[in-house]
Amino acid sequence: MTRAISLHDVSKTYTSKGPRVVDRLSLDIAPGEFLVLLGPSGCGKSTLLRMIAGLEEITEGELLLDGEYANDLPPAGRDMAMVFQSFALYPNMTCRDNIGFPLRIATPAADPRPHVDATARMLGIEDLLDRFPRQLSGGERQRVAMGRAIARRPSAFLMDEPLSNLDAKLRTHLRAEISRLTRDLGVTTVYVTHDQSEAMSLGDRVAVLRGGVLQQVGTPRTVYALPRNVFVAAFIGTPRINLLRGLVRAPLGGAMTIRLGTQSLLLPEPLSRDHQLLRVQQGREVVVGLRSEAVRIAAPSAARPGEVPLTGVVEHLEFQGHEVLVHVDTGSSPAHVPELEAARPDRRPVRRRRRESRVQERLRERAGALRGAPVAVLDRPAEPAPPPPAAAQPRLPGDLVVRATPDLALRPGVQVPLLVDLAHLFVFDHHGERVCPAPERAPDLTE
Ligand SMILES: Nc1ncnc2c1ncn2[C@@H]1O[C@H](COP(=O)(O)OP(=O)(O)OP(=O)(O)O)[C@@H](O)[C@H]1O
Repeated sequence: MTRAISLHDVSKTYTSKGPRVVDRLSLDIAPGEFLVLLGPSGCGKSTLLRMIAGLEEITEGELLLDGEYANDLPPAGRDMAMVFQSFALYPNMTCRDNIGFPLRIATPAADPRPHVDATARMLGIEDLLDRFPRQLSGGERQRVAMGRAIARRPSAFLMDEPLSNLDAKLRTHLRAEISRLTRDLGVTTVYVTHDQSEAMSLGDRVAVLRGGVLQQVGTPRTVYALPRNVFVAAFIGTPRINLLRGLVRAPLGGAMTIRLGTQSLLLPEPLSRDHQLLRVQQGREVVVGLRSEAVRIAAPSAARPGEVPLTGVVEHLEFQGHEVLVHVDTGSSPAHVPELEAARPDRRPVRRRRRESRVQERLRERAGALRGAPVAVLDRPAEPAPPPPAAAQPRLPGDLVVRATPDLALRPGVQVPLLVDLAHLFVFDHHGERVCPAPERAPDLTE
C-alpha cells in the first residue's frame, strides 16, 4: 500500500541554540505522488527527507503517515526504502544478495529468489546479479541500489540525489527509468535534488526550499509559469530569467508604463486586471522578470496582441546548435537582488544590514562609475536619480538574454527590434514577491 505523507509545521534544529535548518514546514504528499524537494545546497532537503525516513528526530511539528502520528515510529516501522547518492551497496555481497538483503531481513524463512529475479528483470540487470559492486559501473550500481529499494515493495521511496554521481547522459537515461518505474509501481516517492531540470522532468509536484523554508509547491508548470517570488523565478528555468530594474509610472489620466532604463514598456489600455495590480507600485522600483521566451527578435509591425516593442544592441551570441542565445543591451539595468536570490535569507537585524548595505551600495556605485556601468540596488529610494547630461551619460549594460533561431543573421553591435510578450512578464515588489501576473492570468494553472 502506498503512503500519504503529511508534514505539519515541522522544524529541525541540530543543536539547542542552533538555527532552524527546516523551518515550520507544512506539506501534504498524496499516495502515489512523485514529489521533488528542490533547493540549493544546505537548504535542508536531506534533513527533511531523513526526518520522513525516521533517521533524524523532528524537533517541532508533526509527521503523519496515512493520517497517523508517526514522529516516534522507528525507521523499520515506516515501510519506506531509501536510495542514496552514494549507492550504499554492501561491497562483499553480490548484486543478487544486495537486492535480496532487505527481503531476507523482513522474512528470513522465505526464498528471496523469485522477487530478486523479477526486480532484476524490471531493471534490466539480470546479467549483473552474480557480480560484486566493484565490478559494476556507476550507472549499474545505482540500478542495483534501486533494485534493493524496489524488491520488498515498500510503501514509499525516499531518494536523496540518487543520480548526482553519474555523468550527464546516464543521468538523463536513469531519470527516465526512475520515472517509469515509480509510475508503474504507483509508489509515493520523495526525491531530493538541487538540479532544477531534474526536478522539472521528474516531479508531479516540486517543492522549492530556501534556507529551510518552503517557498512554493506546485506542478513543474506552475512553479515555472507563476513563480511566487524572485528566488523561485531565478532558481527555476534555463537560461536563467532576466531580472531587470523597473519603475512603474501610472500618471493620472495617462498611460501606465514600466520604465526599464532608457526605454519603457507601454501597458496597453484598457489595463488588464494584472496591470491594474501594478497601480499600487506607482513610483516604486520593482523587479521585472522576463524569461528568454518572453522576448523575441522581430519588428514592431510583427507584434501580436499583447506584445510591445523595445530595441536593443546585440552584445554577445551563444550558439547552442538548435538555437542561439542572444545577449542584448536594451539600456536597462540588471536588478541587483543577491539578498532575494541567496540560498538563505539574511536573518541579521535590519539596522545592521542597512548600515552594511549602505557601505556596499557606495562601493558598488563607485565600482559602477569606474566601469561606466551603474548597478541597480533594489532597496534604494524609489525615484531614480535624474539622468546626467547626454554627453556624460554612462553606457548602461543590457541584461536581456533572448532566444533566436540559428538562421537569423546576427552579430555583435547590430541593433535589433524586440517584442516583449506582456502575458509572460513578471513583476516582483521590493520584497521579491510576485505582484503580477495574478493567477487568473493563467487559468489552467493553480497556485
Ligand atoms: N548532523 C548535523 N549536525 C549539524 N548540522 C547539520 C547536520 N546535518 C546537516 N546540518 C546542517 O543543516 C543544514 C541543512 O543541511 P542538509 O544536508 O539538510 O541540506 P541539503 O539541502 O540536503 O544540502 P545538500 O544539497 O548540500 O546535500 C546545513 O546548514 C547543514 O550544515
